[in-house]
Amino acid sequence: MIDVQHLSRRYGMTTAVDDVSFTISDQAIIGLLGHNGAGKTTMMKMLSGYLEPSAGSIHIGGHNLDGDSAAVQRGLGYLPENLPIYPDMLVADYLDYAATLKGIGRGERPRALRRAIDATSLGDRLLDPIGKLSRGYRQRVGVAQAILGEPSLLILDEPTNGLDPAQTAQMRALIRDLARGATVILSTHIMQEVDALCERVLVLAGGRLVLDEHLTRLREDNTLILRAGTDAADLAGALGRLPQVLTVTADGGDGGDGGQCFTLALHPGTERDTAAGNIARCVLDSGARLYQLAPRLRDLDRVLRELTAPEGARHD
Ligand SMILES: Nc1ncnc2c1ncn2[C@@H]1O[C@H](COP(=O)(O)OP(=O)(O)OP(=O)(O)O)[C@@H](O)[C@H]1O
Repeated sequence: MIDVQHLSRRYGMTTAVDDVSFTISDQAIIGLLGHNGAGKTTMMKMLSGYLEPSAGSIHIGGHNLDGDSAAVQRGLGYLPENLPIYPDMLVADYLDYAATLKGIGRGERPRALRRAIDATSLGDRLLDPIGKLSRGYRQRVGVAQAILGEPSLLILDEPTNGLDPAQTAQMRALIRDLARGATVILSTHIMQEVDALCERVLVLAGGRLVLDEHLTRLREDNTLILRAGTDAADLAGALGRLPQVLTVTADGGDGGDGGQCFTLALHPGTERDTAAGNIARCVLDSGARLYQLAPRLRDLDRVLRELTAPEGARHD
């Protein structure tokens, strides 16, 4: 559905986005991650047609964004980082204005407005001037204008930026809801945000795409955690002799059932399920009980820190 090829954007001597390619074919919530200055906003502005790429192409739903942008933008909703919201306008008037800008005809407008207002729970704020709303409600107004016309692609630039924990929880619930009918690309530099919402992450560092991975795979590394009974003489030795196992570290008992924990690092490229089968057989053959065998989960914050350099974009 979304096909991005060799996309770059320069601002003078600064390369904000550098030769980025990816495709998104399924309906999902995709996190666009990176430190400040990594190129997220530039990428989102290009995806939503607000900024021309210096090089590369974007196809959305089969349409080329360059040349067919009107068709693409009809099916797209965009929440910019800093929404140009007019403080003196009433919420209702602003949303009506946004619907006009989106080309939603008079006939369909009441239904479109009602849907966006219901989804964002703005019903009792419609007659408030936008400037008097709290940050959370202003953000909801931004989301409401983005979802007018039921777009199949939603691009949300830091949707929870500046929200308090309760507002953040509400916004996340809303995004999950919206994702039932649309692909959502959201940018953030907070890994917990990704953890709470996304199925897949694209990580930018200095404008380059340094990772494109599903979260389940990202969380797992090439290490298994084993908890087994201590009734075998040299279980660690037997495990260490398995061809898939690189190292075995005994981590001590768990204090509960007399079991012993082991961390088993596998050789690079090892098929983890095959290794797990062999490890389980080895434990049972040695006469010990097998209590638990599971992949070790990685700390996502650390993964992001390892992948990204904090400097931001390159200056040539
Ligand atoms: N209009 C502009 N003119 C010149 N340089 C710009 C412009 N907009 C962005 N940049 C530069 O491009 C790089 C990428 O910026 P961008 O705003 O896309 O990053 P970001 O990942 O969204 O950062 P943040 O998390 O701080 O919003 C930065 O080095 C920024 O200074």
